[in-house]
Amino acid sequence: MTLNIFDTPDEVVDGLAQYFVKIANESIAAHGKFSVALSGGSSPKKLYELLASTIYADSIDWTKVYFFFGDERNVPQTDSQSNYLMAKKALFEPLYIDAANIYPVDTTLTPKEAAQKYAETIAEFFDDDEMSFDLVLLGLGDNSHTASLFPYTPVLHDVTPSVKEVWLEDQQVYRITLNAPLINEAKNIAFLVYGEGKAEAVHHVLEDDEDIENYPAQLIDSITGDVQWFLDEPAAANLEEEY
Ligand SMILES: O=C1O[C@H](COP(=O)(O)O)[C@@H](O)[C@H](O)[C@H]1O
Repeated sequence: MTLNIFDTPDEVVDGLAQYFVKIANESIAAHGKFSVALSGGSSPKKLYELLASTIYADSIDWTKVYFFFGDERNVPQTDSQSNYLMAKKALFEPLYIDAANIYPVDTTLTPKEAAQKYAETIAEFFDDDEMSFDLVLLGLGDNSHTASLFPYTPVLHDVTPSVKEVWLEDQQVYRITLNAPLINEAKNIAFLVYGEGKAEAVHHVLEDDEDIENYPAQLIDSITGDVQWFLDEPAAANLEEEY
């Protein structure tokens, strides 16, 4: 695990953008393409907009980039809650990404069918190779969830790589998520976390004793690669150790 701590959210996002460009270009040089699972929610929008800006747009051959989603809300792709819609507006449209390079979750299906189909889609993409994304981007909820691995949900106990539907009792909604074993197959994993509202969760996940029911992001631990945390000072404020 590596912690990268910056003063401001803009600096965090720029640090992660540079890391994204580096991993993308190394992956393309090594095996001709770059597969990335995007995070959703509010934090990554700034990252996607920066990658699509004139600062970084020409730094990557986007025709060789294949986009997946680490999690998705069970809503139509036109819904304001859709992770796909956010990425489409912030990243895909500004960069004119070919639809063939984008793998959204099919939310017209039932949640269970959507999850099963997405697992098949990922398996087909990797063909006979391991289902190992070059990069998985993640966020951290203030309740210590990541992707849609929420506290006290059955998916936390999965032991084989897959995609699952997750019922959120308090919100009465389904989400679809890569499970932790699949995320952990990734060659590289990066968390983007900023804002003081995340400080308690960052402390719990990184420094508390293992308690995956309450702090599901503790499940994330790349098997072969590295886990990079990109934090701003307020999000890192409750860390007790020196990093
Ligand atoms: O719901 C979600 O939240 C987490 C954290 O999101 P944020 O809005 O607090 O930054 C994110 O990792 C996940 O992809 C998203 O669907």
